[in-house]
Amino acid sequence: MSSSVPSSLLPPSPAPSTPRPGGPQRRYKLETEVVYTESPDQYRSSSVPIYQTATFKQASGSEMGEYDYTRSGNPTRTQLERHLAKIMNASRVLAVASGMSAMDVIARLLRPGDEVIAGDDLYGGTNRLLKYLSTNGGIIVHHVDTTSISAVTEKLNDKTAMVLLESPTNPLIKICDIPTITRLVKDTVPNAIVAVDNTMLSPIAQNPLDFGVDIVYESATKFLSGHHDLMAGVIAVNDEKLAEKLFFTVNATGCGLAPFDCWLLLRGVKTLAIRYEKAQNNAQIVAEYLEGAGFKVRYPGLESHPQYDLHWSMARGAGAVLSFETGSVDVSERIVESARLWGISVSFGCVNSLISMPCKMSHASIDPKVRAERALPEDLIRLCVGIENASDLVEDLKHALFQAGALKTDSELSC
Ligand SMILES: Cc1ncc(COP(=O)(O)O)c(C=O)c1O
Ligand SMILES: N[C@@H](CCSC[C@H](N)C(=O)O)C(=O)O
Repeated sequence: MSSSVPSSLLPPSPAPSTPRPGGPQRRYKLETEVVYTESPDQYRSSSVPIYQTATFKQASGSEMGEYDYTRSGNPTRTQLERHLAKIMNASRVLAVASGMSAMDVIARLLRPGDEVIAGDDLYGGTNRLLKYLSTNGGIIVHHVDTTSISAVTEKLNDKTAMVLLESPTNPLIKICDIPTITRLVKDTVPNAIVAVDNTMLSPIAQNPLDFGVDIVYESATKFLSGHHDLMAGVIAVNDEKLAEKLFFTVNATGCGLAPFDCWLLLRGVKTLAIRYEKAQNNAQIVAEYLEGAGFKVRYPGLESHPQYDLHWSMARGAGAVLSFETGSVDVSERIVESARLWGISVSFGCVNSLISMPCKMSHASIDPKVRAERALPEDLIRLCVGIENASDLVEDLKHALFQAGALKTDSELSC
């Protein structure tokens, strides 16, 4: 799998797709692109080989070949990165050890005194890293309601170095206007970086690079891999200078994804479209059931979602994560503990359905006082819908609601 051209200069795998050599260059639909890979393997292997090696021997002592050391580059990682670049509409993707590792690489672009604007609802681990940087790294972080353009505008100034967005947010499923915020930032502080955490939707449903943002990153632990059997993060960009800066950090800190995990992630990505579609259809059914039962449900597939139109102007799907309130922490706890099919677990984007209470689990690292200030309901239940049979999921949930006393009878719908 050697090539005299450095992997970073090679096109994605391939862009646009060219299954017939010499045939017309065309871009296939995403469902096709996720499964179609081309690799320059010497034996034309269908599955990209795992180069389980730390080092690569060189032909001479003075000229280094394309690969020398897996921390700096590995052919399995290269194939994964090129494949992801194709489906994320990026010129370059970097695969790293976890979603937080991706965020860490991005955060190392910041310098003391820089200001960051981030959401007031965001993944607990991201909040924790930003808090660490503001306490120890001299970074000033403003958490604002990113659904409000004026709230973002108010904090923008010439010290703003980064605007960090999630849409939908985890766990309140708030939607922000990524194109408008990006234009606003570029017009006001052209050098500021707009970075979007696209974990909640995956490239199947949303491609923020198409809206002009600088960096898209995802926890590939979630939808991209889909089976909760690996940790990974991906960073996608369209600017080669920015890519080189980010790659410098990946190489310097040694957080590049290991060959076996690259292989496993590449295998997972191939079923992304089909897994995502099934999970999303299930999520819509579950969301409609809960709303019909009288709960306050947050899901962009429901017309009651306050930013329904905005969401559908940016995204091709509603995702498979929803949250709802019960009015009581005790009731929520009983619901979570009464579910059978829904595993009590953090994370999402897995083939299995999961149930959790963010304030006690994924967002427990946010100070309870801060959670209250940001109006994160302590009784919030988050459902991460998998690919099981939808009726089985609804039945199990109905049973749990009934057991917990949230439904008076298993047929009567009141909370
Ligand atoms: C929205 C979001 N971004 C980033 C992360 C971090 O990803 P990882 O767990 O792979 O480090 C998570 C979850 O952990 C998440 O939910
Ligand atoms: N103990 C972990 C919790 C991880 S939460 C994972 C995921 N992003 C989610 O939202 O469920 C930690 O402290 O990071």
